[in-house]
Amino acid sequence: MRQRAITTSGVWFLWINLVFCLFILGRHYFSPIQQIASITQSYPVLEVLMGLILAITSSVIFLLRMAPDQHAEWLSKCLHVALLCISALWVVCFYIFLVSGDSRIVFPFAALLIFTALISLYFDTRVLLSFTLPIWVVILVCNFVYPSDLTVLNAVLYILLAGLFESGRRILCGWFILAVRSEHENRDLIHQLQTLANHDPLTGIANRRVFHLLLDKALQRQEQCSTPLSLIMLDVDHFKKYNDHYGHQAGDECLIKVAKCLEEATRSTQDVAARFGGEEFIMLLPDTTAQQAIEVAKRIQQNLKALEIPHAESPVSPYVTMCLGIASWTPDISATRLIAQADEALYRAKAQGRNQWQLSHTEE
Ligand SMILES: Nc1nc2c(ncn2[C@@H]2O[C@H](COP(=O)(O)OP(=O)(O)OP(=O)(O)O)[C@@H](O)[C@H]2O)c(=O)[nH]1
Repeated sequence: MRQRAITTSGVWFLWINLVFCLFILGRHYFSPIQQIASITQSYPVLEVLMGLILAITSSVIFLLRMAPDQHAEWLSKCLHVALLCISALWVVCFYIFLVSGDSRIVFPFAALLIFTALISLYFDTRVLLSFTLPIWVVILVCNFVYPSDLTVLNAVLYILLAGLFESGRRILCGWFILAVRSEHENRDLIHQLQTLANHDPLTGIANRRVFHLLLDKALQRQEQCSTPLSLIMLDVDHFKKYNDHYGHQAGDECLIKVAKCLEEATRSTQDVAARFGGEEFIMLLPDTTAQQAIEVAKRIQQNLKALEIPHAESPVSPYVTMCLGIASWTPDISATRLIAQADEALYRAKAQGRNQWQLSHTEE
């Protein structure tokens, strides 16, 4: 967040430095000669200093505009180094003004620079202080080393400005922290809502709503490139008896294990295992032929068998088993029809003794 903020408002601050630089250069040409006569001797040095600031600011602005990722870490580091250099150059510039007795420009100018730095860099105390501290120090020291009629007044003004700067920094920092905190909270909230909207709260796998969305999307893709696609509908055998025998809590744990087993049987990130409702599950297998779907179904049966979840009341096995119905997409078939075909195969698996898979009749 800080990184993003610095590369965004840093550009504005670089433009400010650039404009100030042009002002210093222009001042020499547009001010009455006597007003700046005292610094005429040092003018070539000032020209070099302003030239350097112009070169640094314009190159960093160019870099920030051209970078593919404007919030990259290296860019914010580069900006930080550039600001340090610019600060050092301003320090020398102000020193020249002060020793030349041209202090009238230094205080308002330094104050402007310090307060614009506060506006653009307040969220990063390290960068803000590394830019402003050298400027604070040089004007403070010069005010006493090269006293003028206004030394005391300047000192009071200096303390007043420092107080304003620090209180302003604290207020702005407070707002920044508040904004960052609420952005994090909002992000967490969106993540929680997405999880609730897309996942089954018990098993953690996709819910029926997401399954339908993903199936519709997959079928839209099928219209363009007719790759195979299969569905497997699954139902835990005699789950009511399991619940009645072991209790609802154990039933929930059993469903969680079954869901995990389905997820482990998927092969690619495209495959989706979802809870369809109650003890019914469904799997979407894009790029999968009926034959490959049979392999997945066999793998699920093996994985479930390996889990050995006891089911004392099941007439088909001492362990929890499942019925599986497989259907494969054929051109012009709707999502509802495809699900109905998988469901029909599932009911045939139940009718033929459970603990088995069956292929939809259209595949045979
Ligand atoms: N523990 C638990 N049980 C559930 C949940 N959702 C549905 N059930 C139970 O699942 C059982 C489903 O019963 P049936 O539809 O008769 O299915 P079945 O007993 O498996 O019979 P067949 O499907 O014919 O093998 C019911 O007892 C439901 O209460 C759940 O989230 N947790």
